[in-house]
Amino acid sequence: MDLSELNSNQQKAVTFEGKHLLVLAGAGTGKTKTIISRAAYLISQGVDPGKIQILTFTKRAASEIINRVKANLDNSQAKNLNGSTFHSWCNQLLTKFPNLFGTKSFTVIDQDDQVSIMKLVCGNNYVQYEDLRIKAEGLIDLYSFARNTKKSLSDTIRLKLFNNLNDEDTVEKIKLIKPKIEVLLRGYEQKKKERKYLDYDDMLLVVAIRLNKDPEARRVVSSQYEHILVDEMQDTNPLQWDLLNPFQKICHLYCVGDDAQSIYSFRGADFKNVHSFKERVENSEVYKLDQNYRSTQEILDISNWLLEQSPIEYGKELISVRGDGSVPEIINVENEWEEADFISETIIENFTKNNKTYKDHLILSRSQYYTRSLQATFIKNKIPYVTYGGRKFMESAHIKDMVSALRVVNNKDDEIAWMRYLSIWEGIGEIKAARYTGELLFQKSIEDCIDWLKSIILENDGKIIADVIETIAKNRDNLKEAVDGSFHLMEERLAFKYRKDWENKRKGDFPVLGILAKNYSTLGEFITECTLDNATDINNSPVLADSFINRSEDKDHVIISTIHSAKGLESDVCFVLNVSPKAFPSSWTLGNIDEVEEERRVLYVAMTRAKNQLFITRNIHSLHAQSSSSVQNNGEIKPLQPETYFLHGLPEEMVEQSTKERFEQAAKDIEEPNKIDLSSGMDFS
Ligand SMILES: Nc1ncnc2c1ncn2[C@@H]1O[C@H](COP(=O)(O)OP(=O)(O)OP(=O)(O)O)[C@@H](O)[C@H]1O
Repeated sequence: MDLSELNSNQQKAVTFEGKHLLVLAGAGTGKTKTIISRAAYLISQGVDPGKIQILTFTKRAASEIINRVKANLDNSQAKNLNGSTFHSWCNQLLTKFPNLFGTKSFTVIDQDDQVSIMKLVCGNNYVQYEDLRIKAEGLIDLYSFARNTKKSLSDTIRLKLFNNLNDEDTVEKIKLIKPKIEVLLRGYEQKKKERKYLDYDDMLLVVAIRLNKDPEARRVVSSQYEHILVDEMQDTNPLQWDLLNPFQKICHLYCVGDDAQSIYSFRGADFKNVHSFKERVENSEVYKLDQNYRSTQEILDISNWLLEQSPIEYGKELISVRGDGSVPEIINVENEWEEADFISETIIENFTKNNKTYKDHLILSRSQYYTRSLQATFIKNKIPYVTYGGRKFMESAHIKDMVSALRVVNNKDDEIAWMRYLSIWEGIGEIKAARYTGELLFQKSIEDCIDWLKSIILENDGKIIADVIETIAKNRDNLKEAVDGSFHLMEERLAFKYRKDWENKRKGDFPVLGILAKNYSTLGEFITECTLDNATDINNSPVLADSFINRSEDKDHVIISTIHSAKGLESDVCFVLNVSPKAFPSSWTLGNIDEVEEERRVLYVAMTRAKNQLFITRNIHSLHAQSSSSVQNNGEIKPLQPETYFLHGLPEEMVEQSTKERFEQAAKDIEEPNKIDLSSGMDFS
């Protein structure tokens, strides 16, 4: 394998001979390149690719790394290389060793399902205390946060609901509220047990607990892996650490990360974890990389400046290997439409006159919701685009309807899937669905369920309801047929249910589901994999329900991404949207230093995606409103200080500023109406 295109520090990291390594380095310094080269290097040294496991935070990142390793090697040398998310990896282990982990015939459920179960437990109740109201979503959130961070319920409540206050009054309140929450969380656990559900966190916990406590389990699994390569190590939370921990005894851990890019603390990640790598992992070393290959120096200057303003010492100063380029631009706009016009015009100009492709443009926003005017403007201007980070294909309602039918065949005790499936049909409301579900749960097998459905639901769609389930049950070994066949039966009903956007949007998703299904041999595997992460289809292009060109043949498209989904991406031209006071950092985070600093890292991730041109847009009105007040996390109202805005104090020479005036202002009418003469213009002679 050719190592000549790596610099000497990268080479040292790639050819590392010791036991465990953490590569801790800044943005664009080649961490991804290093992990790719490491995998290729190990294979070229004779390591079986099947014994290398790469772990990433998204499926997209995993498949990109795998493809790039393959491109580094000859022929099919890297054929069996594994790359997956933590959840998908645990799922593979659970599927491969169902007895070892005790998870035979369990069904994996997603966040929506978790909330549905919690709703079943709560009934119409929610936890209320003074003006605090916690509904099913909030309860699941607390439950998951506590498990991911390994914090006690009291500490979780304090952190999530009381801004981490520890005064007497708060302690009293927590004492009162905790038992109410505990009862419901225990009810949720009981339901999971009865119905054989595994939520996302269970998958990790089951594997982590077994491997940590059981040497026999470690022995069984150790035959599977020699090297575990972890990307974005700074985003691992205590639960993921627990999962990785037993592997230091079994194989080599090789991790890459950047503490300044840690943006997942809301999921329990703690960037300081990477600092304790050496203490936690015996026989480990930490290497650094310091040269940035992605961006020109001007882009790094503003990114470095942003980090320097932080009270946290990152000790990072990115230096560009590529040298100087153009200065980043701040574009002051009146509103989102003006912002969208500016971006569209710039892209069209680059595409038509400057020899750039659409792919050379990356648009980064805090939320996908904020980009709606932009998306509308792109559609109007026929600019092809895809979105990363919105609602995913498998999370859309019509797909979940069909998957509910697949789920009941996979696990006939799947209560929420029965509820969803039955409610699709005419004449079956929530109450009837609950009654039927109760009966179905008593049946011994799915065949008994089918017979029961045929005998009981005679009215309306009765026969079809059973036929769909029967079709799937008969085609357990041919999943494409199961999907296509059941779609054929359900189409009329679904077309009616989703009549508003059936033809132009939803209908076309079902053939895609069929093609996806073809890749799996068992129903359980298919359902779980799709439930876990489904941002890409088989061609690795995004299949997002809200992307207007999601099945476009044209692969040259602009990417509109949330910043959280933009990890690892890079682009010639980057637009970072709405870096305005109150938006960056969001006024909700003010007063909480940890949250403000996480927001700073989010902006840092966004800025460091740009290779040659960085545009930062901001709203003029919010600049003028700088002195207005803001409502904080704890409900307090405080005047907004200019220095709470991340770009406050930015040295003038670091950016070029322009206020867009080239956009036509909407013509304004005069105040007093004129009189008109309707008898003019006609000559009656
Ligand atoms: N030695 C090198 N020579 C030339 N280009 C390099 C080298 N190392 C990295 N690069 C290029 O620099 C860019 C950034 O590399 P990479 O994505 O691996 O960095 P990273 O540290 O993972 O970045 P981030 O954490 O910001 O996502 C890529 O385009 C990569 O191809």
